[in-house]
Amino acid sequence: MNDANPDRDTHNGRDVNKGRDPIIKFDKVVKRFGDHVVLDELDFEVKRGEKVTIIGPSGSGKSTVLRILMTLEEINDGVVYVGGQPLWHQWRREQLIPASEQHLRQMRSQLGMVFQQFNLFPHMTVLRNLTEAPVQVGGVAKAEARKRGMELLEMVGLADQANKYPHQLSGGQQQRVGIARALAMRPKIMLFDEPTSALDPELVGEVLNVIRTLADEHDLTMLLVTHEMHFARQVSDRICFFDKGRIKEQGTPEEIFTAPKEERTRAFLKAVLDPDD
Ligand SMILES: Nc1ncnc2c1ncn2[C@@H]1O[C@H](COP(=O)(O)OP(=O)(O)OP(=O)(O)O)[C@@H](O)[C@H]1O
Repeated sequence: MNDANPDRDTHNGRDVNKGRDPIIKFDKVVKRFGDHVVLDELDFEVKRGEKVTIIGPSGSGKSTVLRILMTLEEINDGVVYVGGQPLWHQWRREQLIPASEQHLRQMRSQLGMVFQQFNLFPHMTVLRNLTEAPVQVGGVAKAEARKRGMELLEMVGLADQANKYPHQLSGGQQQRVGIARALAMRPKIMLFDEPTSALDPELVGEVLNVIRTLADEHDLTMLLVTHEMHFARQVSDRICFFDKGRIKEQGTPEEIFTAPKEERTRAFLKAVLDPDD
């Protein structure tokens, strides 16, 4: 299946697609590193409120998609749209021209990203990690940012750790702070780049639980890259299998995990789900 049916009903109990425009759209996007083509005229869409997981072999371009959206990587060709606006371009006299720094900053503020390595500020308390960007970049009053920060810490179950420093927390707790921090700027879209792969196995569950709650209780758009297939199956409305910088196959978790159509998808899933076979 190459395109999600826009009138599909529900998945995981959520009405995800009905009548909604794509909030993310990659239109024939090319990304190269030197001669290495990482995204090969990629067409890809995520609808407003949809939870989409990208899976695929190492090097297939999964993280690059997230990094492009976060404006951490430029594109070589094509157009990326966020909320209907070009991300890496601006309109001038009906022509697309390269985006200004100001445009990039404004577009970026619609997205929050959770990184594999947490990326917390080590010299700031947990609460300050959450208030810094809203106060310094978003112009939010300190008291308001602290109130919102405490609400987010409450949500990820860490309100009692507000005055600690990151190194005093476990990896799982640090990543829960990472999630709260990404939410602090009130993004419309949350990106997760292998959020549990740097964690000891016993700490994975607490982080996945927080992400699952976010997915179930909020109308956020979520785009995830994860190797946790069981989790991907539970949390996603749609799974995209990437291979060599393109979408090889996409569909509901049921379609992808129980009846993949492409041989490449079958082989990949077999390798990750039954590694000892
Ligand atoms: N800054 C860079 N310079 C050169 N090559 C890069 C750079 N970033 C990524 N690449 C290459 O681009 C390809 C795609 O990388 P990407 O991180 O998107 O893959 P991925 O599908 O997320 O893989 P993994 O599952 O291993 O994280 C890889 O071959 C990688 O080596």
